[in-house]
This record gives sequence, structure tokens and C-alpha cells, in this order.
Amino acid sequence: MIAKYIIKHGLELAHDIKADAFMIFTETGNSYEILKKLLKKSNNTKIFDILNIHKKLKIIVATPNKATYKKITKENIDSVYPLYIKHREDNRCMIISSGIVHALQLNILKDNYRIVAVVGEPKVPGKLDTIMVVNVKDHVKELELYKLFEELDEKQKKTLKEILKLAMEIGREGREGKYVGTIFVIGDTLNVMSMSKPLILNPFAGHDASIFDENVKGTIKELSSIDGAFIITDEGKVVSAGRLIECKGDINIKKGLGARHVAAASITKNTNAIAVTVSQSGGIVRIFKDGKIVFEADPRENILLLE
Ligand SMILES: Nc1ncnc2c1ncn2[C@@H]1O[C@H](COP(=O)(O)OP(=O)(O)OP(=O)(O)O)[C@@H](O)[C@H]1O
Ligand SMILES: [Mn+2]
Repeated sequence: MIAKYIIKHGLELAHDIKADAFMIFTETGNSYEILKKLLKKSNNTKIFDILNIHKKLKIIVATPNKATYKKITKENIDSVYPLYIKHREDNRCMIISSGIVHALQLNILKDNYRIVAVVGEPKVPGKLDTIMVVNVKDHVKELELYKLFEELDEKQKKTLKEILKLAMEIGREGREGKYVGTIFVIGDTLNVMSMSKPLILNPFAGHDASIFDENVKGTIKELSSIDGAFIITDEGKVVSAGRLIECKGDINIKKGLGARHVAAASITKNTNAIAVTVSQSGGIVRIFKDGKIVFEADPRENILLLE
């Protein structure tokens, strides 16, 4: 029953490093029951201390399970903050990012907080196995991305996540040792097609190519060095490659970014599409929405995000 020890040492760690919050994730509420027993048993001085100075240490119990959330809310234990998180993430880092984003949005956490998070195997109730010290501010990138995901519907979210993973791979690996740049335009496909034209015969014409298919991803990597953009529907269908975006209106993006990034800003300003670019100079991955850069990452630094 290591869950009990994970929670106990997590709480003590929170006490030792004077963390601002202790965040635990639970599905069935079982870990919450263990936490409550620990908080009650005041023979553990550190935990007793926590309770005494508990005004400082916020105890956040995050769950994607509505029934569990209601139960914790009803019990309304002093210094325990129930947190309902909308999605079940598929890796520990995204679970923690999700908890942080939701807690930030409810003002339970502040950007300058340091927290101790306790999390387990994704989607496996009760298997707590990780204690992580997290500075909320280090997750600002994930927070930006997470907030962006929050605005999308499930289909768009899934497609954007897959394209982002692929873009990070292209940015990190390049081709034959050289950086490769490319641009993906996701969603609002009819409008996007009407605001662009083919540079080459479309290799995806007549194919039902899905971004979730490994072979299609391989083909995209092969084609990533050709000029033009990949056009993807919200559902993840690859409609076209080698598409020249017609730029319209005044676009102001940061200096040093050229035509590819201007095209991404322009198309996302003039349609509801989201664009993902990979820069040939350095592999940086950017997401554009409504004509602005809403996310930027060096694939080498942010692999954590997508593990
Ligand atoms: N309007 C456009 N639509 C689609 N692709 C474009 C468009 N403009 C440029 N590109 C693509 O971007 C490539 C690089 O152009 P440019 O160097 O001006 O862009 P950039 O923003 O500096 O990108 P990078 O950082 O990759 O160099 C072009 O060779 C072309 O393939
Ligand atoms: Mn360039």
C-alpha cells in the first residue's frame, strides 16, 4: 500500500520545503480518504505542524470524477480545496499541468507558488507512484497551451495535440541533419482552401489520410521540406500539402519571422483555423491563433510536455 507512504512523504516534503500547496490527484477518492486519516493522526509532528500552520499550506484534492468531487466539496474540510478537472490526461506531467491550470483559473494557486504534487499512473485509480516539486511559473508554457486546449472541442484538441507532437519531432529531428521548416493549418478548411492555392499537384488528393495514421505521419515528414502548407481538418484529415497561403491584411508579428510565419498569422487572422509552424532556422515550433503567436517552444527543451 505505497499510496499511504507517497502521500505521507509528499506532505512532509511540502512541510520541509515550505511549499505553498500540496496537490493530490484521485479518481475514486481513496487517496483522499488516506490523506484525511493522515491529517487526523496528529502524532506525526510534521503533519501536525502543517495543520497548525495550515493557513499557509493549501491542500488541493484534484479529481476528474464528478461524484468524488461532490463528496469532497460536501465534507468541506478546513484547508482542503476540492478541484474538478475536466479531462483525464494520458501522462503524469499533463495531469499535473491540468491540475495547476484549473487551480490557477480558480485562483487557488498563484504563478509564484511552489507546490508538491502527488500523482499516479494515468487512468489507473489508486496507483499513486510520483511525488513532484513543481514551481507553478515553470509551467507557464504548459499553462498557455493548456488554456488554448481548453478553448477547443475534443476533436480539435486531439488533432492539435497530434500535429504538435509531429511538429516537435520535425523541429527536433529535421531531415538528413538539416533543419526543416513547415506549416500546418488546422480547421475551417473550406475557408482556408479558398484563401490558398496549390504550388504542386496535391499528393493527398483522393486519399483518406488521417494524421493519426503512422504512415501518413511518415509521408508528412517526407513532404515537410517541400514549399507550402499542409491543410488539416478539425478531425485530423490531411486535405492537402504544398498549399500557398494568400496573405491578406496587415499582419504584425515579431521581427525576424519571415513569410512562413506571416502566412500562419494571416490565415489564422482571416479564418478560424489554427496554424502550427516549424522554423527552418532553429526548429522552433509556434502555434498561431487569431493572427497571434499563442505558444512557442524549442522542441529540445519542451519534450516533457508531450511525453
Ligand atoms: N504564403 C505562404 N504559404 C505557405 N508557405 C509559405 C508561404 N510563404 C512562405 N512559405 C514557406 O516558408 C518557407 C520559408 O520562407 P521564409 O524563410 O520567408 O519563412 P520564415 O518565416 O523565415 O520561416 P523559417 O523560420 O522556416 O525560415 C518558404 O520556402 C515556403 O515553403
Ligand atoms: Mn526564413
